Amino acid sequence: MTQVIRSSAELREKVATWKRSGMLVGVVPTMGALHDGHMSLVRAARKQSDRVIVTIFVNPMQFNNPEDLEKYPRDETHDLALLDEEGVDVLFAPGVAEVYPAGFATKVSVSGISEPLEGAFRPGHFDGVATVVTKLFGMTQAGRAFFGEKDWQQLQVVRRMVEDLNIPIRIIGCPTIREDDGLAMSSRNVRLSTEERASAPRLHAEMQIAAAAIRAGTPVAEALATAKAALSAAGFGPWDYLELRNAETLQPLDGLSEPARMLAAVGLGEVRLIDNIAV
Ligand SMILES: Nc1ncnc2c1ncn2[C@@H]1O[C@H](COP(=O)(O)OP(=O)(O)OP(=O)(O)O)[C@@H](O)[C@H]1O
Ligand SMILES: CC(C)(CO)[C@@H](O)C(=O)[O-]
Ligand code: BAL
Repeated sequence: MTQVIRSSAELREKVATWKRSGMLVGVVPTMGALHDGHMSLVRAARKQSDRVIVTIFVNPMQFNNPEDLEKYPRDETHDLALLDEEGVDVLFAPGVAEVYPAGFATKVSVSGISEPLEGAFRPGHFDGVATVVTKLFGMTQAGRAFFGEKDWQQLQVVRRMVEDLNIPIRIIGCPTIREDDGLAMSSRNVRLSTEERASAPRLHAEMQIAAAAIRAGTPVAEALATAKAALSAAGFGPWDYLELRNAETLQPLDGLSEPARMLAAVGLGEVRLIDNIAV
């Protein structure tokens, strides 16, 4: 049975008993409303660790939009059943006061890589992510942490932070899990209307077409503009970005001389979709 723990003191005791017997602890940080994307991280953690902790915490500090925070899907009973089926040892689901008690005053801020793309359109978002992830690493004392490539920039921010702060944990990136029609799984997808859900896979499809065109020699700006126009005509918008960037540093690229990643964020109805692919 998956044990639910809400206090960091209790979690620390549990982890200490595991570590005394030499076990390797893996953690999968999430905000809940679990889907197959999350479960792929859980399966990777199960394979590569002796004990697995999944954390569920809808972190207010990383939301820059109160409505998004309020509407974020939450279903702990369903999540717990999924984790139990997958043999997860502990669900750590602290309340806000446990993570941010009165007097809390520290912020972890990763400059450079946090600034463009998501950082530019969600000001303060990555400070919230970096702060809570640092806390979750401290609270779980895990040796490995599993993150999805769906949040590509987040993964690069966390890698930078762990290296810069000498946090003794190995970060493992896991591939994006998609619906059969190509839409990247995301908790926010449940907020798409039937019609929007039907056009949502176009994002990934047009990104793939643009990537193929770039590989075949079409100028980057032209390939991206074609994709944007096709998606805007299909009802996507407003646009935050559709760009080709260096996969690791996220610096702008206008060709394929370096490992490249195409990253997108765009509205569809009330939902903001993000996606990224290797080029
Ligand atoms: N489709 C997916 N494939 C692989 N990993 C994923 C996928 N979706 C989310 N993840 C990963 O799961 C972890 C927790 O993400 P989170 O709880 O924010 O879920 P989410 O579905 O990304 O939600 P949302 O995008 O609505 O915030 C992150 O490391 C994230 O990258
Ligand atoms: C890593 C994370 C759990 C931190 O709140 C969140 O940003 C997410 O779910 O990707
Ligand atoms: N999946 C990244 C967390 C967020 O959107 O706030």
